[in-house]
Amino acid sequence: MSQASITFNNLSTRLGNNRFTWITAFAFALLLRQATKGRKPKLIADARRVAREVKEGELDFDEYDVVIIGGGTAGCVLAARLSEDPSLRVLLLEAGGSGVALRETRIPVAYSLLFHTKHVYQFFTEPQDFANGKKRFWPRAKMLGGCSSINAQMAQWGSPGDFDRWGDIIGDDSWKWSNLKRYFNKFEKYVPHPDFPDVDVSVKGQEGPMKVGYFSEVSEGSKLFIKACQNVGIPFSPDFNTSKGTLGVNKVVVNATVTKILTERVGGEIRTVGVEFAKSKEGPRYRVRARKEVVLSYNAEPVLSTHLRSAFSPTILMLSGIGPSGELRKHHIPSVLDLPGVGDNLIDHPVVDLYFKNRYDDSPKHVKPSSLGDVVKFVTSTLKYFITRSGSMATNFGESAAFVRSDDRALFPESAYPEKLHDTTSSAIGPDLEIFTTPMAYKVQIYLLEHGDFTFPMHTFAIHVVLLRPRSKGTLRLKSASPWDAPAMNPTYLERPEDVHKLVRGVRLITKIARQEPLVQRLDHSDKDPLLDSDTYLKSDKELEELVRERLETLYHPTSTCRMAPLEDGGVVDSRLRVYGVKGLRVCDASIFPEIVSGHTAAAVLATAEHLADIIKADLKEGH
Ligand SMILES: Cc1cc2nc3c(=O)[nH]c(=O)nc-3n(C[C@H](O)[C@H](O)[C@H](O)COP(=O)(O)OP(=O)(O)OC[C@H]3O[C@@H](n4cnc5c(N)ncnc54)[C@H](O)[C@@H]3O)c2cc1C
Repeated sequence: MSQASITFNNLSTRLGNNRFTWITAFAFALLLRQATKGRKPKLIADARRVAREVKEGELDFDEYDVVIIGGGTAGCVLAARLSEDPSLRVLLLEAGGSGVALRETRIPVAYSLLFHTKHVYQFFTEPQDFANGKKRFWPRAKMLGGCSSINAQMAQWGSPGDFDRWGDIIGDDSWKWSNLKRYFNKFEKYVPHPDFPDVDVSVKGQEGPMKVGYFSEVSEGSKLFIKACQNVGIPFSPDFNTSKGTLGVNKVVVNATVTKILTERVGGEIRTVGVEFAKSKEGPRYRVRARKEVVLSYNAEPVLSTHLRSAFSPTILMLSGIGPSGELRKHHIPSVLDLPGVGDNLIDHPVVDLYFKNRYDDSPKHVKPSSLGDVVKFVTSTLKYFITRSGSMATNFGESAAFVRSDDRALFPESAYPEKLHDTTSSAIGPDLEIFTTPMAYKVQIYLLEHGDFTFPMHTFAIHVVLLRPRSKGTLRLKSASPWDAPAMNPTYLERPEDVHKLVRGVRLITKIARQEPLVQRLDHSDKDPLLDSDTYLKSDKELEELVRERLETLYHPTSTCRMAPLEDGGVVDSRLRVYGVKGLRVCDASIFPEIVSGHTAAAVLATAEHLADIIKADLKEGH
């Protein structure tokens, strides 16, 4: 049950363990700097090399066949696949810079160190009325690779039933698991691991560009968690990701924030002609023409610009005059097309974290050094990671996980949990709760500190519960007509009471697992520090409901604001991911998910991009 981890960035060969001795702190720091220096990929940072500055009335733009907005998880896959055809001119516009040039994206455990830097948009939701009124922090990457460059590398495909529902919703079997699973295999190169011999390698992708496997360092606590889960009645699964449950690369431009999609009306038809982009709010505007396609490839998740501002796929659509006409009128944006579903259905995975004291002083607490000893550990373990790919920096953080159903009577007996909760799972084998572990606590709102800011004064071990199929849904709306302003993001967490009740069941299960052999031996429940959950098992349901409302945070998975669904059901794109009513414009990112998947979202984004690449190639061949 230990998680397979995706190597979204680079995975090198493992070398043996090394020991180092150091002469001076200076030599030490210098060596670290050299050893971990980021790579300088060949990217275009000067917009004049791909486009012309917009001059009043000028219509002679540089032309590309396909222009992709956003070099994130989906955008990179799509650009790479379309570029396999050397006859296609593909332009990828990315608001941020290189991801691999940053050493924090290449150390598995270090991603949260980027949360409060210029490489990440530090967004906040609107105040959450049903979760004690607080705004929630929503960090999103602004760099090539997108959120894959700052994520926890937990590789989960989701439940097969999730995709069967996608196919049913849009009325196209190609989105069902029986077909879509080949796109999961297409991006995957599974790397077998001797500790996990029960994984059926024959159902794994062998030739994809992304290595998937059990690479990370797993803490002792997470290993014991797996045994404790079995002891409370959760069956072991060796693998979650099964049916059972450049010739053509043209240009990658960085520091290019798209401000608008350019359309024209020819007869009764609205056509996309190109995009406008800029390096900064005050800087010159550039335009390129798209001969065939423009693909929006940045998520329902906040996207980007400079100065901590944002747009989203739905935001850029609305800024370009495509969206609910009332919203457009409010901000005096000339309407190109009234498309009511744009920005609706915002859904996210809420998570509640519980913290326990680690009896042993072996958590990777030094990732965020708070003492000289931590600094020394940080430097040695970072260097060790870059040389041996092992050690405490090699944990991907989300080390092990269990998927359960909140109506599983073996775990939640009727006598203790009489309430029948609405079933939101996608099938009889689909889960609605995930319990996962991290080798230390990292996310707690204290004073004004946010995710990754606060260092616990003791060694900790954390267990988290995620609501995988929430009923509460919210909206994304514009706050102004400026592409440099953040939109209003309101996931309306916990609006539906059953969402709270399911999370309470999850919290109860965590307290049980934490007191279960053999995990209980690693945790010190006698420490009554108020930061810890040593006595949370004693709380009443009412107290746990309050804990859930107070502690709820994002698992960073917002989706579905440009849903693939019939137009009359609030859909924004059809089954070929074409925006209804606009020719030559598609969306490809987590915003098209008809429903959120019951697993982490990156793999489903990758499979979506792989599928769309084939769709576009087929459409171009047929001359659509
Ligand atoms: C901290 C964190 C941890 C996570 N952990 C996991 C995990 O362990 N496992 C998992 O499966 N998923 C995880 N996720 C979620 C997963 O990474 C995302 O769902 C996925 O990467 C989203 O892909 P995307 O292509 O839709 O968007 P992104 O990858 O976010 O890409 C969007 C891109 O668009 C660019 N962009 C935005 N606006 C513009 C514009 N106007 N002009 C030009 N470019 C623009 C951005 O700079 C960015 O590069 C995590 C996410 C976060 C933030």
